[in-house]
Amino acid sequence: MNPETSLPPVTVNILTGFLGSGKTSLLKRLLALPALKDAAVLINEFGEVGIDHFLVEEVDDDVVLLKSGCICCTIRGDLKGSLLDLHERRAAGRVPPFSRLILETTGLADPGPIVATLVADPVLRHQFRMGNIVTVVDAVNGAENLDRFPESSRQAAVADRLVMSKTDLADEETINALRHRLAGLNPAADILPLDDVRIPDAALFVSDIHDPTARAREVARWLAAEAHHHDHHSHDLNRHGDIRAFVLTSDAPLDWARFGLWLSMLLNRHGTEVLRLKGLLSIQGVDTPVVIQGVQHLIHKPVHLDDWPDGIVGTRIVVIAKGLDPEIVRRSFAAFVDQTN
Ligand SMILES: Nc1nc2c(ncn2[C@@H]2O[C@H](COP(=O)(O)OP(=O)(O)OP(=O)(O)O)[C@@H](O)[C@H]2O)c(=O)[nH]1
Repeated sequence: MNPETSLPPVTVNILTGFLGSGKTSLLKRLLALPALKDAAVLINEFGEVGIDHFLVEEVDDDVVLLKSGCICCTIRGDLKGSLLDLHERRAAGRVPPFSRLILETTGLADPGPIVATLVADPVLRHQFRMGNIVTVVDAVNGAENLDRFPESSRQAAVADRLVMSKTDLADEETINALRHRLAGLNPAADILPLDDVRIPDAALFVSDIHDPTARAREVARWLAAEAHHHDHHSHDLNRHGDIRAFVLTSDAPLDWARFGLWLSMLLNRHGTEVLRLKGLLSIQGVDTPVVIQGVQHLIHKPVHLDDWPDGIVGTRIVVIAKGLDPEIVRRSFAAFVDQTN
């Protein structure tokens, strides 16, 4: 048997955040956790990370083993090449059998194309699968970065978890204002201050949408966060620059084929504007809900939940989009739903 085909796919977590936001500090802290013992880390430069004191053994020119057991490597050439190289080493037993890969991006990266590489590449998609995207936002400079740098907003908008760093250096008012702003920009993400006691166990990376026990809880959380945001804030707070979050709802079950067609058309036309899409679907003829997740024009494989999360019935889709009028999407979705019934 080909050893490569017998290996389960590696979950990839993207760790992103603007320049100097505190990605490496968070990574160092997380790598000390037993839960991340079997993680590999892919970063741009060892120098930037300053992991020297973690380092025990050099496996190869660009791969080291950390004291914690984690594998750490630099991105050599392109991302795809580095991922395939790492996969080959794993399959050949040349590095410990890691099951998770943490990819720390540069501060100016747009995570969208990274996700696209992982999900759309015909070879990589069988060996890797997307886990949570974690974005670090600095409590001191975060608001200004969001104002000035589109990369910063995009990093925040695509996140599954937003970690606020440097809360020890900012006053409460600043922290609350930033939290409020991030909740508007990305209501589907959990926002955690770095000094939150939950962080070491919060499984920032570990509890992801592919984990069956975490799935239902996670979906309920996105939807509750969006509903709360709608109930408590004026519509305009959901709008930052031209990035907005909005929800599409339908109480009547959808026709799966027609919905697929509608979504393909939406993403075909507006794929670059849709930064993130997460939803729970009620499908005709299926009792249990289906979860869909997408980043830009890519939709991950739909996942069936065993039960409806507490208090939620019917289709609820959270869309985070840049430069796209929510009314156009709502109207098109409503027209589609009307035609279904
Ligand atoms: N006081 C305080 N300092 C922090 C915190 N998080 C990070 N820092 C400091 O902020 C600086 C930048 O942190 P890094 O972890 O290197 O940030 P980064 O996002 O990896 O930086 P780049 O890779 O250069 O983009 C360092 O001096 C850290 O010690 C925090 O929560 N509180």
